[in-house]
Amino acid sequence: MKIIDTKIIVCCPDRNFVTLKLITDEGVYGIGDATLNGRELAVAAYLQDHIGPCLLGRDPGQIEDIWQYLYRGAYWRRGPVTMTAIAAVDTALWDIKAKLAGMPLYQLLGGKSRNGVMVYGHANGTDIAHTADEVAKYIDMGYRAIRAQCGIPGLPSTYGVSKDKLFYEPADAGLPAENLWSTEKYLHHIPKLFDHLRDKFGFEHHLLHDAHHRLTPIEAAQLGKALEPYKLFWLEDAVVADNQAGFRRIREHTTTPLAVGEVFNSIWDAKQLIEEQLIDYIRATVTHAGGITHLRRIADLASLYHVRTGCHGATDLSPATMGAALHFDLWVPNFGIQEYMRHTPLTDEVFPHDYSFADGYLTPGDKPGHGVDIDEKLAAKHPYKRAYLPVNRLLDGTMFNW
Ligand SMILES: O=C(O)C(=O)C[C@H](O)[C@H](O)CO
Ligand SMILES: [Mg+2]
Repeated sequence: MKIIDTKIIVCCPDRNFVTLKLITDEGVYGIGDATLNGRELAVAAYLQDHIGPCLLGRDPGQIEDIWQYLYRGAYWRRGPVTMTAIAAVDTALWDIKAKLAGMPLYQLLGGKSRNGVMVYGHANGTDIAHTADEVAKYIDMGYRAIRAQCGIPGLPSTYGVSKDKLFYEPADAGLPAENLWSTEKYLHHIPKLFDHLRDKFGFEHHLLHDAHHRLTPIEAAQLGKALEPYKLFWLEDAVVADNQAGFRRIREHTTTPLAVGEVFNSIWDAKQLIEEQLIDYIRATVTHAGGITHLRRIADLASLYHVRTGCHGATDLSPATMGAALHFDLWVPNFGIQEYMRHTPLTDEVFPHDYSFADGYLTPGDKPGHGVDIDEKLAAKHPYKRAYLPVNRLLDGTMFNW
């Protein structure tokens, strides 16, 4: 069996997605997500111009060999563009293998370790009362775990708060929006949010929060300590993790569980964090971390150090990533939770999928493969539109992390 064609489909059914379709000479094909929010066309070109020609004629069954060939063969290792492109190929190859076996992908990984995948949804509001109303809606929908984000008094906007509720998408058409940030105002406000939520809803539901890379280790330690009475499931991306040792400082001061890794693209980004048990949850997922083949390696390392998975699942990861991640989640022994930001009905229509939500859990379905396809005709009606994530400045104009 041979790979005979690589199609790269770039479309914008309410937001941009890059999808790889690998076609074999026996008619079986695989689908992989190659979306890198705000840098979509770089990955599309990498696949089209540099990877596609190297795949033609190869045996799609040799997943590991192809992974090593693309990783070692590039000479230039790692990086989000390379690893997203490799991930798309890897996901499509696992899809082909599982389709040929006539099995859902989780069976090839080792079978089910659980009946369903616990997910968390995103509640956000302009102020504390509004956020509480949104949390109530997620509880009514059956969620067992809810991420809560809230507007900060004195800041015109902040990460995670938008007018769209189920389909929150921070990338905007045009050039990057400029947001303003004040750590002092944020640190003052967020404990009040969780105090109110626990007061109103009790402790039955898991609550999570994303600081989106904006604190220093000692500021994160202060926040973690202040949030301890509210028993968060996790505090996410408290600090930029380029310097992995920085997380030691947070750990010295707080027992609030820590999650990080949605921007990681390789095991090397997380090695120290995992081996020194500086985090509790690793957020890497299929599309940005080299596919199922590499994510499995990260999860196996994590399993030795009591670190559990919490795969990124924002709307900029296409349903093809969500499908593949759910098969992974159903198998992975050290599973923690899966993020689930819903896609719009139009995105769902472009990517017909087998996964479904009930009672706070997602299940991947039992179709052979990862269960996600692309309707190319419909995709063609929604062409790419340039869009960027926002940038952030401090109140005095200094460029900061978004
Ligand atoms: O889902 C999350 O936790 C995020 O932080 C979402 C990111 O901002 C988003 O994926 C960026 O493209
Ligand atoms: Mg995040």
